[in-house]
Amino acid sequence: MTATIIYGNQLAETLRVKMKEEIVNLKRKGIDPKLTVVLIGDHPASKSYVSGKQKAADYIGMDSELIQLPAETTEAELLSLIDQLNQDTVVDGILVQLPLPAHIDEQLVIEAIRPSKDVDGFHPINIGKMMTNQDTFLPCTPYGILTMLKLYDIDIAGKHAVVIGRSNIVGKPIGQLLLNENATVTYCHSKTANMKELVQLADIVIVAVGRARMIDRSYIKKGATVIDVGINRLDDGTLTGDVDFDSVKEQASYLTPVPKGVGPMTITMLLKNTIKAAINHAQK
Ligand SMILES: Nc1nc(=O)c2c([nH]1)NC[C@@H]1CN(c3ccc(C(=O)N[C@@H](CCC(=O)O)C(=O)O)cc3)C=[N+]21
Repeated sequence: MTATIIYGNQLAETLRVKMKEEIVNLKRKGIDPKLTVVLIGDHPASKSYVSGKQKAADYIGMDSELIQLPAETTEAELLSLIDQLNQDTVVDGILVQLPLPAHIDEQLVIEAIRPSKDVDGFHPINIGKMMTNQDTFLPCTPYGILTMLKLYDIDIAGKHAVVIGRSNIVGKPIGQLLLNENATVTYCHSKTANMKELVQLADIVIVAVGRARMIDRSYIKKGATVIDVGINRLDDGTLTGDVDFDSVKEQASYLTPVPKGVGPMTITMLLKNTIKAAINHAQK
């Protein structure tokens, strides 16, 4: 068996073309979605992600602004900027690129963003709504994964999903979204005793651990769907996932690549959330 490869970049392109039309229609109605991205410091990976977000916004005709501040920016300065963006009626979505420098309390910053502008879906109010299956901004990476599964008609209800990793931005929320879709969900993490046996039971495996090529075919049940969220830069500069792609593709029925898999979908869902924020703001 060779897995069907789910190219997130192709799905993302299709979705972005639709959003481009949607923006034209919204602008006719006087709704002009705007995303503001705040980048503190000059971490090279963060810079490259942020430029990906700007390019995608430009592509669909969405207004976007990048506010770049030095690594020495104080917590108080950042909170005051967020306050200003919260008040600015032109700004629909606020994204503060993570990670932040160590002297800034990330949680405090996340909680300072007005929930109606929290297009990352990281604010506790929005996480609570997600937990209780209410309409909200879903965190972009889990939302992108769910969208990929749905566009490929992959059954979720009644299936066993194993999530490897429990970060607040990927592992925990993707497990919750799959539970909302009626999957049976198991979380594995660094303290899990019998990880391989658990992963071998999975119909859907979400891998978000941050260790290059850690999951090979010996973990995977024949015919499973494997979603690779890892982004590891090897010494030779190439990007690779947490999944050993060549090994797993002989065992899985669906598999996402890295790059061109989950990453482009993450950015697309950010645009989608920003459009949603603008529509919500216009109704107020
Ligand atoms: N507040 C906040 N929100 C985020 O959503 C957020 C963040 N902080 N901090 C960092 C992570 C990471 N992230 C990625 C988005 C797109 C790609 C992406 O498009 N990757 C391309 C390759 C990019 C490359 O070549 O470097 C791909 O997988 O094909 C990757 C990573 C968003 N994040």
